[in-house]
Amino acid sequence: MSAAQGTHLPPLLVVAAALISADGRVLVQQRPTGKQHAGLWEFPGGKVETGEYPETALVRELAEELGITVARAALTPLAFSTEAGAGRLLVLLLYRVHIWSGEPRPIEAPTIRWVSPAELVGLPMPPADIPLVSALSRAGCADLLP
Ligand SMILES: Nc1nc2c([nH]c(=O)n2[C@@H]2O[C@H](COP(=O)(O)OP(=O)(O)OP(=O)(O)O)[C@@H](O)[C@H]2O)c(=O)[nH]1
Repeated sequence: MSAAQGTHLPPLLVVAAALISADGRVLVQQRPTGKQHAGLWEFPGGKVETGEYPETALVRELAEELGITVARAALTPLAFSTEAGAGRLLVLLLYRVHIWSGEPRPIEAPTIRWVSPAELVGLPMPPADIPLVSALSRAGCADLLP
């Protein structure tokens, strides 16, 4: 790739989870007021800290945001996307999660929802989520269950 095609932006690594319920629905949460993309729906997750494994970061974020415990072995890579903007190249890694302990509750987000793949397609989400939603809808959430 030539320099003209490069973004010249530092990468920002973000991990996110598709929590899939036994009836094939996926959990989304609303971004809080005051944050980038406030009010839009997103997959729970967050930034990977320096020196942190992405999977460790996701386990940490799921405990902080939803109060659930997830084993690293319960995370399966599902899809990723990239988005240049706001002075960085966002690299968003989506893992599927089908086993956790605890009842997910909105600790940092104003609201959480369990939605079907069809409902997910109609939700307002950040641009980087669009390819992730396509990957989930193509597969069908229920087909991603073990
Ligand atoms: N968690 C999450 N972040 C997403 C998604 N899609 C997307 O573009 N992002 C972006 O990825 C970045 C993650 O930021 P965050 O605010 O959730 O992460 P964090 O909790 O570690 O950040 P903070 O504590 O610094 O606010 C934001 O720029 C956010 O807009 C998504 O589906 N889930």
